[in-house]
Amino acid sequence: MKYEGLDLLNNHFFNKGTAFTKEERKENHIEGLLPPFVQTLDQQVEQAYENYSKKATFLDKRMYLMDIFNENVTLFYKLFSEHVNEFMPVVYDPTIADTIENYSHFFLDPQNAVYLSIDDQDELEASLKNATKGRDIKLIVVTDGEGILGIGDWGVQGVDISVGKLMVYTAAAGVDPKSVLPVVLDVGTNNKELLSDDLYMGNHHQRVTGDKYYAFVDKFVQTAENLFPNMYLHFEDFGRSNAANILNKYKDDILTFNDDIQGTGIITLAGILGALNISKQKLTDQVYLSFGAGTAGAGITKRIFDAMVEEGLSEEEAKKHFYLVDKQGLLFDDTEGLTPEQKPFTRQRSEFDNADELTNLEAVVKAVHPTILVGTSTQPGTFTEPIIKEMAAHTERPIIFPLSNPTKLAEAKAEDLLKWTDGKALIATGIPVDPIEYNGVTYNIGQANNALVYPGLGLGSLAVNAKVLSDGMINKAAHSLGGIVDATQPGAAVLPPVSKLDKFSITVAEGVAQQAIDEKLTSATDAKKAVEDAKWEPKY
Ligand SMILES: NC(=O)c1ccc[n+]([C@@H]2O[C@H](COP(=O)([O-])OP(=O)(O)OC[C@H]3O[C@@H](n4cnc5c(N)ncnc54)[C@H](O)[C@@H]3O)[C@@H](O)[C@H]2O)c1
Ligand SMILES: O=C(O)C[C@H](O)C(=O)O
Ligand SMILES: [Mn+2]
Repeated sequence: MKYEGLDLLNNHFFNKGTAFTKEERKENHIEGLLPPFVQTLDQQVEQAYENYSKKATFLDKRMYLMDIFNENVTLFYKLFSEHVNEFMPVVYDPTIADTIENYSHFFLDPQNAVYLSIDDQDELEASLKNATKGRDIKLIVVTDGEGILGIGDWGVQGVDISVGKLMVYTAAAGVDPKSVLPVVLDVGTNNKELLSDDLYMGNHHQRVTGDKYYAFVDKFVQTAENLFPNMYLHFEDFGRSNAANILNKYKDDILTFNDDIQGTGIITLAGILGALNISKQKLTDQVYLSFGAGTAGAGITKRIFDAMVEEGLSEEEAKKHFYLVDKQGLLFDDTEGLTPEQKPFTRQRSEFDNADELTNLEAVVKAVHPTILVGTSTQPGTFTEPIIKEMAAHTERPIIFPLSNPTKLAEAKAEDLLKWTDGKALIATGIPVDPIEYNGVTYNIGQANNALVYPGLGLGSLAVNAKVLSDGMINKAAHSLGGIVDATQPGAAVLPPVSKLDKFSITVAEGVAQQAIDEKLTSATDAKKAVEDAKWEPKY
């Protein structure tokens, strides 16, 4: 499609702003609509960064960046790519949590998102077409807003997680921003604060559940698949009772990915492998404790379990290495309210003399002596000093990952974990943490956030047009992050730094693409070339 005049200046995919040359201004009938001096993209970046730096808070900085995105996508991504480390916490988690909580009050621009209402299902197809006119959509991030990070149900306001995740896909892996679509399924909300807010922009009713809900999700999936064949469909922040059901329903037929289950599983396995590389221990010798065994917790557990089986343990042997703790305490086979994903990893009461006392994390840590403790509980401060000291008393290098997001929900602060273990803990957090000085050593803290892997995984799968996302491709992604950190350095991080996100996303993409080729899930033959060809770059 060819745009000119104000239509061109108002189209953020094609707008170059002050970088339109004299000839382009004439040709497109925008002469006189911009100041005469023609800027380069680098000058625009310099100017925008200067303004960005003057904003006082992360929220102000994010809003400023969103204005740039809304005006000029190329400039936004060039700027982002030059300041990845600095911008990640502003564009994405944790600042995105504030914009989601206040979406209806801050509302500025839909940012290319499509809002699909369960009350207007006859408009669904037209809405998808309206949102994408003339664009070839390859990648959708969809949420229903029920389980946003650890902050719960934010209804239609959850759309910002779809917007933010897609921005990271492009900044990290170079997915073409014209080929992506953020989607929110508005099925209502159970958030009382939103329901009683006149300015709330979503459907003012309780969530629709059960068959009606699943039929709506299916209508969306089938319509999107029809309109955009071979797209990569990324599900984000669905509620605990739906996330795994939806993934299981579609994963064998279409190119589908659940970030909270699979993405988090990959990055946590990668972090654990990085930690074991530092401690020189074996995965199959570890005792794993999942605290908060919901969507992410159970997804991670399954991934670590699969890795133990790949390393030679029988399924029966591998299961003995896992303990799940949720609201009920240690999960036993007779515990009420188990989810299907928890059931394979429950224990028997007969294994313990004091089974009835194992109702809290501290008692369980005392009883099972975990060597790995992963928190996805949404409960801040629950990795307390006595618990961590008890854990450290029974293992040389405790692996401790407080992964709950955003910052205010983390199970512990990295600094405290180092202090309580005298620098022995091998740590990764869900949100970025600055390096920590402790006893003369600088500790770099890895960020176990799925953002470190989902961009590469998506680009790799799309580059070769893979039929489905296989376990092999997922496993390959987890093993692609090794070897980047120098494990011999004191205070080395368990994962590579976010500052290298763009580089290692390509490593992940190439590995995943190669795996798809090896598994005959594509007709492509050259993984490296396919990834190179698929990669978009911000330039005029
Ligand atoms: N770092 C990452 O990449 C990443 C990825 C996904 C999720 N997360 C974080 O993990 C957290 C959980 O997300 P989710 O999607 O799995 O949510 P979820 O609701 O599916 O799971 C949370 C689980 O914690 C349990 N829980 C609640 N209170 C508890 C308590 N007091 N003690 C023990 N367990 C308790 C819940 O019963 C539930 O099973 C969120 O904070 C999210 O931000 C991080
Ligand atoms: O969004 C994030 O920062 C990671 C993860 O998907 C989450 O739900 O917390
Ligand atoms: Mn998520």
